[in-house]
Amino acid sequence: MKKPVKVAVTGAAGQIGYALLFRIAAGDMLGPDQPVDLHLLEITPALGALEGVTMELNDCAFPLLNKIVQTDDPNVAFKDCDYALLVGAMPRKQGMERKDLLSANGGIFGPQGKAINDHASRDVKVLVVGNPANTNALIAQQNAPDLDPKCFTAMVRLDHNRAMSQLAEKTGAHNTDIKNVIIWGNHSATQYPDIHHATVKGKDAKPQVDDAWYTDTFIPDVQQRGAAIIKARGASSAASAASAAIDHMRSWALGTPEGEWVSMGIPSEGSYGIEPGVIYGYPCTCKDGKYEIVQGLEINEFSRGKMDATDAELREERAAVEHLFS
Ligand SMILES: NC(=O)c1ccc[n+]([C@@H]2O[C@H](COP(=O)([O-])OP(=O)(O)OC[C@H]3O[C@@H](n4cnc5c(N)ncnc54)[C@H](O)[C@@H]3O)[C@@H](O)[C@H]2O)c1
Ligand SMILES: O=C(O)C[C@H](O)C(=O)O
Repeated sequence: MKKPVKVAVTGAAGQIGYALLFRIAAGDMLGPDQPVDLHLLEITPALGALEGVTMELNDCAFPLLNKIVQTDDPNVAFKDCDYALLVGAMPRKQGMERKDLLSANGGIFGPQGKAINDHASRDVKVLVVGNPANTNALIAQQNAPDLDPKCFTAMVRLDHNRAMSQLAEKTGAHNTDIKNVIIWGNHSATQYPDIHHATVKGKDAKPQVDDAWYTDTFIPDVQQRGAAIIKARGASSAASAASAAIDHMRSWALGTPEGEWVSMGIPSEGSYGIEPGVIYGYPCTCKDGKYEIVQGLEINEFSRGKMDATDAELREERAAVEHLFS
């Protein structure tokens, strides 16, 4: 049996936390031979609820669950952690955009970034889920000057999975027949779900759907799927968000299959003409615990416009939170 790794999860008593922790403990994220210590962070008033979640985790008698730490102190939660899933943040309500949460949530991620900087493993893998995820990831990263900036990522995998599912439904294929969709940019209504490089059953996807469906149905539906869930459920997505977080971390830790990529929000170094520094959704392959951007994809004029629009929004969000950088 391998040595246990430490996985920190914030907002552990929340909706997503409840759908996430049991799957991590069951081995869905890091594999069936990897024991885990769970470090669960909550705000002080939620520690009672967190105790209840911990009781349930214990009651599952998971073979891979080695130890649980419950705390309201980020310095304890992130101590020596190898993985950190930053979920704890307020969700939006109907009628809001995710960036409307910046003033409520932005302040959470500076102190957490600093605690990660001071206490986590030097090659910690951080995934920010709390919205607006890309810019919150940037705030955390900017408060962790001693760590490689590439340790900090944001979740666009839910959008990626939504795009796969919608393309599968349209083409009468199964999700497993869909490869290499891309979510470029922000986890927001400006994200660009791109199928120009995707395949369905090994054949180019784009010629298999009509242009009007792509531009007038597929793109807006993927962009607005979060809002549609809030409208239908009366609460933002939780189980699908947790599942995407598991997928993101599993790909990063265990790798992507040969010839396939996934979408990850990662720090731009200028690839594809994107503003350096912003946390931008890119197609990535993963190997040996590292991710790399898929380079050299042809970008047509339509895609260029959409990629630049979501870049512009991320630059605006960055300008609004620069005072939270250390
Ligand atoms: N990136 C994505 O694709 C995606 C998808 C779904 C939801 N989200 C976002 O994830 C976040 C969480 O959603 P949820 O439905 O679980 O919300 P929730 O309100 O059910 O749970 C949030 C939890 O975070 C806790 N929390 C608040 N501040 C904290 C802090 N400083 N430290 C630790 N814990 C803290 C709260 O006490 C609460 O238990 C929201 O911001 C939501 O918008 C992102
Ligand atoms: O839409 C939201 O606010 C929640 C989440 O970001 C989602 O995409 O489902």
